[in-house]
Amino acid sequence: MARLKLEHVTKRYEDVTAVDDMNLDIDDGEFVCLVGPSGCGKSTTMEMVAGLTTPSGGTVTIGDRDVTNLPPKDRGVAMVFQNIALFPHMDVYDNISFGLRLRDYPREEIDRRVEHAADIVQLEGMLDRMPDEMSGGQRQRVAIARAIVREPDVFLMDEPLANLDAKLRVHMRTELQRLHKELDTTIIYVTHDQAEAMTMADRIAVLDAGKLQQIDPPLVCYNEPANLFVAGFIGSPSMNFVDGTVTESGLESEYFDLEFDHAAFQGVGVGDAVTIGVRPEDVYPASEAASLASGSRPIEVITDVLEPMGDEIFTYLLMGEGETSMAQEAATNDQLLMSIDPNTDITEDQEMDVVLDRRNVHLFDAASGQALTHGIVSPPDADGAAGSPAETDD
Ligand SMILES: Nc1ncnc2c1ncn2[C@@H]1O[C@H](COP(=O)(O)OP(=O)(O)OP(=O)(O)O)[C@@H](O)[C@H]1O
Repeated sequence: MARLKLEHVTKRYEDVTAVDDMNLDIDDGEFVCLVGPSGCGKSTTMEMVAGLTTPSGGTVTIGDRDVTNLPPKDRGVAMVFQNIALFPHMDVYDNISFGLRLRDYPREEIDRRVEHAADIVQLEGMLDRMPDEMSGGQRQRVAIARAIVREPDVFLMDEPLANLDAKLRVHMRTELQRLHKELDTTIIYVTHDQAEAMTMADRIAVLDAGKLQQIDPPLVCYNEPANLFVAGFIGSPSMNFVDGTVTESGLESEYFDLEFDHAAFQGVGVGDAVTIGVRPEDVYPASEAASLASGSRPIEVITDVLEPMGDEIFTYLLMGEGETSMAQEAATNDQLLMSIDPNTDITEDQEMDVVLDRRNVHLFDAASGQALTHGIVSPPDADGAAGSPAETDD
């Protein structure tokens, strides 16, 4: 295992900058997930670490070695890809040991490593099976074992579970966490699956258009997104975003106001255009969360589409003359998405008042998209004491 550093790493392809001045400092034994929309540069980043693509600029360091110009085989990294390419005519033992045999490792050493790897991925007893006698999950474990026997300093995994069905993915997720714990090795893992990133990663690196937007533990990315991009990307369904303006008494938007002392936040001034961000689980029916309503006029809404999900109901709320938009799309200025308890008595086309949990209301600079604050405190209460965060009713 080893520390991995990318310093000012850039990759240009003619008119595309696939990776733009990337700085990453990944600790020994850390599990980092790279996430971001299609084409944001995740695979290119991995390829530059693996040595499959040469950076246009910057340096890649593994441990204390500058590997920027080393061939893949000398870097001490092993990759596991989405498309498992096992040799169909070889049994599991031969598949796992292929790379070692190619390098003429002594037989006893090969046996020792294969047994150890098979033990870790729980394939003992299956070493003489052929690939077509195994399930998709078992084949993926063979691919992982093939990486383990190389005893790499760094594992690179590019959507290794993408081709597996939903149930198997969840199972393999647990296996990978166990693997990480046992090997105590550095893992860089690309995924499109937020649940994978949230549950497995020590830190999530969020990329957009080749640029690193934020690298932080999963809950920090979720609760304290650095900017509008991260706020909209992390979390499903997405955060609600509403345009607003800072006023003397707080902020106003087309359909609601929130009172707060803007002087409490650096970089926020009267007249500033802001984007108000609030997650669906921080929107409550006013009747259920009376204490949250203090200091803010309830928002009058009409319920639109309801999506019962089993453990919650996603409820699309129209503010003012809001028009129905596609369900699951990020909410617009006229629409709020609320996630509520499945036992709540609610119907479509119902008029109701909702309130926001201001402790979890985010403000972003509308122009730059940078976060200004996460959570806005209550206004002074009747006694003039500084307000403390409101208590929820639940
Ligand atoms: N060999 C190449 N030649 C030209 N452009 C490339 C090449 N490889 C990647 N790109 C471009 O670089 C950008 C980043 O691609 P990359 O494959 O790293 O994205 P990604 O985040 O892994 O995407 P996905 O999630 O779809 O796999 C894209 O715009 C892509 O079209």
